[in-house]
Amino acid sequence: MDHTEVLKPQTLDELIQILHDIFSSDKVNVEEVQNIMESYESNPLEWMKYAKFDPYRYTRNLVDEGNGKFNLMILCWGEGHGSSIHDHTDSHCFLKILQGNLKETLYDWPQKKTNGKIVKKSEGVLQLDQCAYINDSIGLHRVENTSHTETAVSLHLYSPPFDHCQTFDQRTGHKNTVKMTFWSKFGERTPLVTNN
Ligand SMILES: N[C@@H](CS(=O)O)C(=O)O
Ligand SMILES: [Fe+2]
Repeated sequence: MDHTEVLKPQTLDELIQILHDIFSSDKVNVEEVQNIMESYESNPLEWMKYAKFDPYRYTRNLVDEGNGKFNLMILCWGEGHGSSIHDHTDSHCFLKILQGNLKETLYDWPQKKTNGKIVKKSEGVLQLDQCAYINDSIGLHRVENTSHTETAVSLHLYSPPFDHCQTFDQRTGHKNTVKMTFWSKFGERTPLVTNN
């Protein structure tokens, strides 16, 4: 059923319920997911229990495991925090702003003709409630909170879920596989010993 197209989620819980419905079918309609995520109006009271910051780098906080079909998480970006250039492990990636702004820079994959050097394609600043989308065929990206005074919070949906990605050195194109961890799960700080 495509009723989801016109349904505006009134709360984060409602958004999660709609996402469960959408992803229970095998085909993902990227535009539909993007529209639904965009139409939820961020209400900090609904997500603050997941928003846990670290002074040194952005945190990843698991909100929902989407019946195994997707991972929904809240990322908290302190002033000046950013990710390195990375891919998304053949998954769909939706990124919605819940607070502040984030700069997204898109890059091509490393190419022989540029000696591995990674070429920047475009950049843009994502505003409150906007939802961006990327996958590996679109390219690589880096996300940054460029503000020196404001934190930023974003809601990410990855389908299928993944726990590692590749990061790239812009000048050489050299890549590293990195394991991605959760700072918290379902509002509880992840124990340091298990770390996931
Ligand atoms: N894809 C990154 C966040 S971002 O920079 O898009 C992550 O899941 O940690
Ligand atoms: Fe990303």
